[in-house]
Amino acid sequence: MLVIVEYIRYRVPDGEEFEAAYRRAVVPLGRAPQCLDYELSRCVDEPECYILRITWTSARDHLEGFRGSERFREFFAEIKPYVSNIEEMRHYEKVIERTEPTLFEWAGGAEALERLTEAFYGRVKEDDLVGPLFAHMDSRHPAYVAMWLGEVFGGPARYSEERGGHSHMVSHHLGKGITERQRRRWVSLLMDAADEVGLPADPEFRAAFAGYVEWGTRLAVHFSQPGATPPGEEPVPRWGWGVMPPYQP
Ligand code: HEM
Repeated sequence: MLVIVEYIRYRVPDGEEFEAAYRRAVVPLGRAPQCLDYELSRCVDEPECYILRITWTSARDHLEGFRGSERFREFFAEIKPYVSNIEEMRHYEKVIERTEPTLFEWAGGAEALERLTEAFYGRVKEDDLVGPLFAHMDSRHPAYVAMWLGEVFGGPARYSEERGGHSHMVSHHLGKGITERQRRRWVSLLMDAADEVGLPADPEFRAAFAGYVEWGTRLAVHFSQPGATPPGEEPVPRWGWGVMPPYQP
């Protein structure tokens, strides 16, 4: 998955109505899973000029996912009157940007995550509360979950490319009826395994890691309940450092 930035430049004499239309349009845009970020800026030197920047999970997700969705129809209904004011609308690839290591890199890459999931499922199998859920687990399961975590934490998109992506992952949890106690145990065993294999223990990394694990396990519980409706095809989520960037003296 290659994140892509779309720039749309407008020249609009009546900025007030245009901005009001965009305030409404960004509601469905912001809800679209393909849209990672957006920003509308007005030119200080030439106030008729605006630039809209949208970061998409990929050009394909934008053109095939978003454009075909109900969110796009809602978005477009608001901004349709301004289509003729567009001076440029193109996709750009980032060439240089301020970067920080991904959580994947900070964790130690694919190898570290594989060590983590091996140790983790070793503990899971022995556990009285969550063990039975994994009684028929494929022996490659730890490797698949490591692939998933790698992709979520900013590594290569291997789970999407080799394992069927988001919907495939969710499908494994459907109907499992995971309880809150089981979720808590799962989290606690994962944290124990993180210590066992020596994942970085700095507060910033562990806070980001725990943040994803809390979020992800709660979703797993949600989708495992009877009658839960699986989500449509969505990109694998990407998790970053959040509020606290890595501490680099
Ligand atoms: C952040 C949270 C979670 C992540 C990232 C995760 C990840 C995954 C992935 C990637 C798979 C599919 C593996 C494949 O491609 O074959 C899977 C399957 C599964 N997960 Fe999770 N999971 C999470 C939470 C949970 C929780 C809380 C439970 C239960 C306590 C759970 C129980 C299961 C079970 C039972 C399967 C199917 C195993 C089998 O093949 O029999 N998961 N999980």
